[in-house]
Amino acid sequence: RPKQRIPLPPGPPSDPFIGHIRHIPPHDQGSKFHEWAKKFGDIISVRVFSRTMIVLDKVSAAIDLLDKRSAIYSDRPSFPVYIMMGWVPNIVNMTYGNQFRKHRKIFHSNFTREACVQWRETQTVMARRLVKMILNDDKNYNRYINWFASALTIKIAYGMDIVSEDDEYVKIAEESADVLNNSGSPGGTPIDLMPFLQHMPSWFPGTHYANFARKSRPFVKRMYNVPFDRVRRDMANGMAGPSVANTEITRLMSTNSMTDEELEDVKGAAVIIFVAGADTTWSTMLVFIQCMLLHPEVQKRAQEELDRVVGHDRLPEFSDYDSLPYLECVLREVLRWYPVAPLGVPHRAMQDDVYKGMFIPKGATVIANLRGMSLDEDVYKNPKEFNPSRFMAEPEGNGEPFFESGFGFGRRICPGRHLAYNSLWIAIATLLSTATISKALDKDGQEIDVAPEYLFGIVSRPKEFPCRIQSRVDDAMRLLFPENPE
Ligand code: HEM
Repeated sequence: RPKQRIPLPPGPPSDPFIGHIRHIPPHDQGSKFHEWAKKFGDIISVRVFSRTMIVLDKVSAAIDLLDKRSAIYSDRPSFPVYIMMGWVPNIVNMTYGNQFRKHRKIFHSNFTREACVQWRETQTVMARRLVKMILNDDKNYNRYINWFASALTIKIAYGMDIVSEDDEYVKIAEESADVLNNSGSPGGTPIDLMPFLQHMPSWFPGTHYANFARKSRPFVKRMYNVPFDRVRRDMANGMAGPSVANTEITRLMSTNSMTDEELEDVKGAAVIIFVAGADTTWSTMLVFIQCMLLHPEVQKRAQEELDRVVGHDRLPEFSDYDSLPYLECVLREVLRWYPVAPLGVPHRAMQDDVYKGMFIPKGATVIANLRGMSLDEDVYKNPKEFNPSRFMAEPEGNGEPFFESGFGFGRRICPGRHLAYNSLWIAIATLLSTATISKALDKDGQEIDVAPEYLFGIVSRPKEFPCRIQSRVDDAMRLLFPENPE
């Protein structure tokens, strides 16, 4: 084919047969890819065995390909480990086609910007509970933020209130999160790269993730079935609260032709709200806490804005959003400064393509390097610096664009982005209006310095760090829960 004479995008030198596998670090691959992109170009190609990976390091390239040519780039590579674990149906790694469109529709009808208004009250109440928990016991702030993200997504998916961390559903959610965190990088394990390994005996080298996947199946099954069965029981008894599962089952029942397959689709969509939404929200909140700790001047300015607009007699509401432009810049900068899904989720080219004189072969894995894009020096001045003012109009700021790419591109763009953004906004607004985040003190009363360190998986988050979060208003508890200030 003539296209084969067109060169692949450039890339670093590789080894025969294995390709770049020795050169790709196990962690923080986004930074490595960005380093290569600076040297070889905004689009690079790397090879792992026979698999070609195209890495896009510029937002404009991702928009040109993943958005404008979405008819070609909306597929996913297959992740056999996930399928072996039983994460099906699962929109995140579903191939592009009819079932994908059905799942996407479920997410779309529940999570457009307009549809998200229905979740605001729940988000506000949960944000206040979060702040109450932290103010009562700030040493465990990380646990409470994890609770906030899990309980919120479970509530929205299934309508269930998770009041304590010992709740059965939290345990199930933790088990399944554990499974995900230990299942290797999606598409990057030896099983993904050499699928025949899944059929080899467990002692065979390279089969670790296949064995792990088989052992994990019961946990994943519980995550799919237990909360979903509970919603169906509650619906039958007239006890079910509003939720995505409730809405979608009701919609199916109204057609009088509900099939098991359709019910499985709703079950799969509900579980993915938690799987895709909890870890990402938790991790972004931790990045926010870290940024406030390291930049007290930013925190002070956001608090001054909150005091001016909201005052001390009430707490922030979504209706205050437009009056708090600096707070918006703080959240936008958190999302840019450390995108918690640094490589997004890989796309797959469905046919041969040529872009700016470079060949992208059918079947190539196409990675949007969100980490690299967030550090683009052509767009962001001193990109490693945390500076919310960069988005403000000149002369106050640099008039730089918001970093929307943290939620991906094209027909695969994160369908939970409005929900996630709102959850984060109300949580940080409530926290900053009632509390101050600062460095923890050691036993001699000296501040403990924090050097940012991260855990890497498909989602990356700061390693736990010591931190002090203390009330800054009189009687915060009465403000948070007037009916039950204890
Ligand atoms: C700060 C929070 C979040 C971040 C940073 C984030 C980021 C992302 C990214 C980068 C992708 C891949 C997009 C692509 O392939 O181009 C994605 C996909 C996805 N996200 Fe999110 N997300 C967040 C929260 C949520 C929430 C709350 C939900 C649930 C409602 C959600 C549901 C999904 C789903 C279902 C997909 C797969 C979409 C598909 O394959 O078509 N996400 N997200």
